Amino acid sequence: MNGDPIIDVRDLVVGFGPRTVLDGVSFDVKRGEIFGFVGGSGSGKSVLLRTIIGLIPRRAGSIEVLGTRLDQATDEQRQSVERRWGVLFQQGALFSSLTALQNVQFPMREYLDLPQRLMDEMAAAKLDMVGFRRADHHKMPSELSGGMTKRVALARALALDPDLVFLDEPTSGLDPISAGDFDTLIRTLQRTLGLTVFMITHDLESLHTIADRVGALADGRVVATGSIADMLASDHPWVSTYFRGRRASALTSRLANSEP
Ligand SMILES: Nc1ncnc2c1ncn2[C@@H]1O[C@H](COP(=O)(O)OP(=O)(O)OP(=O)(O)O)[C@@H](O)[C@H]1O
Repeated sequence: MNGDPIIDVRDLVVGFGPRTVLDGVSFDVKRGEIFGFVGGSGSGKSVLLRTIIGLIPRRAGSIEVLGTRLDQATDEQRQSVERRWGVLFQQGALFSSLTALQNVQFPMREYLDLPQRLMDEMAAAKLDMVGFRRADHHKMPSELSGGMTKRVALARALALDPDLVFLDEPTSGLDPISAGDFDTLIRTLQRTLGLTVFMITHDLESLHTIADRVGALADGRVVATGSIADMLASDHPWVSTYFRGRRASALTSRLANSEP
């Protein structure tokens, strides 16, 4: 981890009609880290992710990703940055009329000009990487379990060998064992591929086990950033309730007891 910022967001304001959802959000994500983003339901985490990747317009502030100011970029500059990130949306968001393999190929078709056989091999290799069985490659999304859907969505996010991945609630809807397996997969891929990861989550266990740093969103702003220890020391009411509340204490003692 060499510490230069891969995402740098300053004073970001985003709203819908009269409602301001993000009211001066600032934070950065450093190269090679897993940055976990938390916040109450409806606090604007998904809006933030969607604004960074250009799906929602901002009202003010700057967004720099992979060294490019996206709020000032030409279409061409934006496309060349987009080509270097992958996104796993909440619920996976697979194309329902495409097989698992075809879903992973989708970004390859969009950005690369390669023979079909090569794309078949590349997509199969991505699915292998996320532990998705070859026997299931030609299944339709409706035939996949929640955990399988997340794996295909992750393989699709990795299709173009990105430097950066955005994960929106990667473990939501998974049982605790599958969620733990998925956390391990994210950590392993991040280390082996040298990825930077921006991850929105409600999952305290994910934050404890894989996040290098955490950011907390409340009242339209980032009210705390740092390690879990920094979160535990924060006196912001939402942050302290979340990280020091009853669920958090139960988890902390379970993790402490499971240590070798
Ligand atoms: N396209 C939109 N038009 C109007 N309001 C929107 C739109 N998208 C999001 N919002 C509002 O912005 C607020 C933040 O939504 P967002 O989905 O970012 O919350 P969140 O923090 O991701 O919540 P959760 O943890 O429940 O997924 C909500 O009040 C939501 O209703």
